Amino acid sequence: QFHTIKYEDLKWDESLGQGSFTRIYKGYRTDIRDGEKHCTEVLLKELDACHKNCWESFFESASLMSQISHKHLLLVYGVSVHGEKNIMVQEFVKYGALDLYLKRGKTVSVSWKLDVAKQLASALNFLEEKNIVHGNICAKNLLLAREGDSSQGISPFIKLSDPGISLAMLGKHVLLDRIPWVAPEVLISSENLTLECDKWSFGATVWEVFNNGNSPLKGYNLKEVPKRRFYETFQRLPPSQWAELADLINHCMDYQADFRPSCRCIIRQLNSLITSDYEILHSTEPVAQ
Ligand SMILES: N#Cc1ccc(Nc2nc(N)cc(-n3ccc(CO)n3)n2)cc1
Repeated sequence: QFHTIKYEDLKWDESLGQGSFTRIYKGYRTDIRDGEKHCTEVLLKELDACHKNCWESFFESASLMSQISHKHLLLVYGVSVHGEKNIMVQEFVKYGALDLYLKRGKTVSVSWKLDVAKQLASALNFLEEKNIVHGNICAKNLLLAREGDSSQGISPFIKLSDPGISLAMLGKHVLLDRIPWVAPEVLISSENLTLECDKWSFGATVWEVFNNGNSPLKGYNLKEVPKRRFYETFQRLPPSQWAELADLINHCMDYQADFRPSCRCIIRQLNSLITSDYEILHSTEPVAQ
């Protein structure tokens, strides 16, 4: 299952914002190991008080992440329960969520973005080999552990966060909010949540990274055009000028789940993308209309 951590071993520091159903805080965890007292910097993810099967799913997500270990998967130390409070204790990842990092206008190179895509693909490949569905791949669930420095050729380092409350538990409106990350078939029924759904989300996430964290469906967020129409009319995200990248994204976001590429195929295609000529020709991506 997972490790339970004593509430009194935790100390809260500043609030770092909130996800859906959760609030996150910087914090510290003291624990005694081989007779020494250690104080570790942690991320405390508090689940909003909600009905029972919500926290079961929250803990399922924590136990999923603590049962497997991979360099690009977030380390979850355990969970702590204190009265109404359910807290997931995670390793503190230095630069936080990638969507906010990109939105803060940090200019990053094309090869920086490609490194992020490759690292996410290797995390997904690891999950695919273990037949584990993540279910919530998106830039806000990618955490930046190392900024990297394009000029020094130091690559970034990302960690995939826990999936949070499973899609099966979420209401329709939350699923609609996850368009275009959630695969179309999952909108029809969460029973359709398979490994292929993570490929679709991967495509949407790569699009996000190459569009500096811009929201993929600006025009659709308005009321008159419900986001559902995007799927009902088999729309695609605005294509990157980099044809090979646009092809990979569209191949991952195929409306036919079994036409989506395997992770090995995704990795092969990413490795075959030559940044050099592209980087010289187009330094910026088109902003989504
Ligand atoms: N300013 C700032 C700042 C904020 C957060 C971190 N660190 C961190 N560590 C984690 N383990 C998880 C997260 N998350 C952030 C969103 C989510 C939603 O999933 N997680 N952030 C570092 C700096």
